Amino acid sequence: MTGPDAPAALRATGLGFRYRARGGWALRDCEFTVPSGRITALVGRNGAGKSTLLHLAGGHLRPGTGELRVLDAVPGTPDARTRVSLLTQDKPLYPRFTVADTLRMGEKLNSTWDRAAAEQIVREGGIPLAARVGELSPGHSTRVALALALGKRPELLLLDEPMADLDPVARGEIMATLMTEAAEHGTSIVLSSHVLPELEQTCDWVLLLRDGRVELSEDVEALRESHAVLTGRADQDDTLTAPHTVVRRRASGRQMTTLIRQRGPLRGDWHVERPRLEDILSGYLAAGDTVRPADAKRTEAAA
Ligand SMILES: Nc1ncnc2c1ncn2[C@@H]1O[C@H](COP(=O)(O)OP(=O)(O)OP(=O)(O)O)[C@@H](O)[C@H]1O
Repeated sequence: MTGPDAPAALRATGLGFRYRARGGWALRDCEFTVPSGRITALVGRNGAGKSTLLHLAGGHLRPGTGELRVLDAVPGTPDARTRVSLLTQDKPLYPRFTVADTLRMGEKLNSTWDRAAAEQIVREGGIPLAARVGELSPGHSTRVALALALGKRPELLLLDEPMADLDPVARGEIMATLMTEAAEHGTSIVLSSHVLPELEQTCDWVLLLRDGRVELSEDVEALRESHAVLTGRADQDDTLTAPHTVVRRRASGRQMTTLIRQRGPLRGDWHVERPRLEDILSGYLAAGDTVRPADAKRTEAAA
């Protein structure tokens, strides 16, 4: 179901999780809603909590605090398992099965199985149906796992770095398949990735984690419209005060390039550009590495 009355793809309230009772929090105080029918980019630095969130959503882990809902269902319950597919990085497939056996198993286990869709993903990769899964390359195994995940015709598809093993042509094909899937069937997709340029054409929602907390959960177009990349003299940096928020500064000699969330008119003499999604995401991901004008002057003096 899509449209205004559709349940949220993911909804978290006070969500927290730690792997060991006395260990650090992998996720903490997470509050967010990802609407249904979106292709969501789940991004964050290594260890930010992306895989943990996807395992919670897939029902492989249970929240330590708060709650998480997938399509209004409790993850891991029979209702959620029918409607949600999760493709994890370890791709659990049976190595002794052939590709054909694997797809047959998908068909047996899922009442909503779409054989044509699953076979097309395998065929596009040039993978023989008679091949043994244990003898496939990592990229081909990814394709078979994706065929299983998509063949189930889930309402919500959760993908943990699905492109990592794929060659550039295969990545393009899989991205196109995902977009078609979302457009034709209204499937909600949440996709974790470190490859920011690939998200630009595909994703229309962003969920950005930092150290286990949610920093952004927002529509991509709204993000582009509310942010600006400013280039100008570094000595006018003090014009960038509240209500604007400086996300990231980068100094090069006397020049400064700054990503801001703009609220209202700007003071100062800045060249203003609307950022690409990649600029915004890389700005937030690197925000801890900000260079301030004082540092820039020191760098200049040392040069
Ligand atoms: N099985 C585990 N046991 C203990 N700690 C874990 C386990 N898996 C992850 N963690 C810890 O939980 C935190 C979040 O890890 P997670 O794998 O969810 O991050 P991630 O954003 O997916 O990282 P990456 O981009 O490197 O895949 C990290 O501090 C990590 O060390």
